[in-house]
Amino acid sequence: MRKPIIAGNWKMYKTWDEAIQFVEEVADKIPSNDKVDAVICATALYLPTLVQMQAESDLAFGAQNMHYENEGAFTGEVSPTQLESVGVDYVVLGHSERREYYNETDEAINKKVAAALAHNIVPIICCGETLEEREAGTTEQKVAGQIKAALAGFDAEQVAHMVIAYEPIWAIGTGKTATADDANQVCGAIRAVIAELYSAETAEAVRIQYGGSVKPENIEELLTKEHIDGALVGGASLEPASYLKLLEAAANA
Ligand SMILES: O=C(CO)COP(=O)(O)O
Repeated sequence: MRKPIIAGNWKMYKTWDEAIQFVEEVADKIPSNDKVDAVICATALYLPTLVQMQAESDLAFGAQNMHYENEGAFTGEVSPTQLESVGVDYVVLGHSERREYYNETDEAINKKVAAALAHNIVPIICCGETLEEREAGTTEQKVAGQIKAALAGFDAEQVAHMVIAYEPIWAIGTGKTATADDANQVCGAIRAVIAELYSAETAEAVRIQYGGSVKPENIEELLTKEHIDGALVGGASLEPASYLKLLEAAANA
């Protein structure tokens, strides 16, 4: 069985004091990482301190984006070398907000995945369709294209350790969740793409999260589904109580 992974994506929320208070509040309540991988993806600005604060705990941290070059004249960017040097374990890549507002392309995401692996950072690779694409019936085609592009050039062993997040764009921050069955169907289609590109074993190993208005009220049902191995959570990861409920649901799934 695949270990569930719950990743909070704080996006551009929380002041420094709020971030510290959150981590202090959840610190001794994180379920064991035998049962669930608990991750918080915070602004890069806070990551070194948060990582140090939690060095002994089962709470891991991720960045929300990074450049694919190790260093260089890229004003305002954060590199994989820098993230690795402060002990960051995960990075969210290709989030729909980055694709939409910062023109992130499939090619750039593919380079970022390579950079993450080269620095021992687990990539959480996001994909998902717009409402128009869903209504036009092209969801699986869109998501398959994004996944094939992101994974181009990697071998089965590398892919088996990646995390994929299926986030339908129309469900992000809207309160509209895909039904658990619809989410499972697309996560299953992603797994089928990986089986076709690599092998059935690789597809069985890779963890696929659902994201989009995940809350304590709907997490349990989502996690009963065969192909859903966790969640990438925005709004409901901002409050300690709701984040902990998500972790508990995953630890008991
Ligand atoms: O974009 C998301 C996580 O990356 C989902 O955000 P919400 O959980 O706020 O819908």
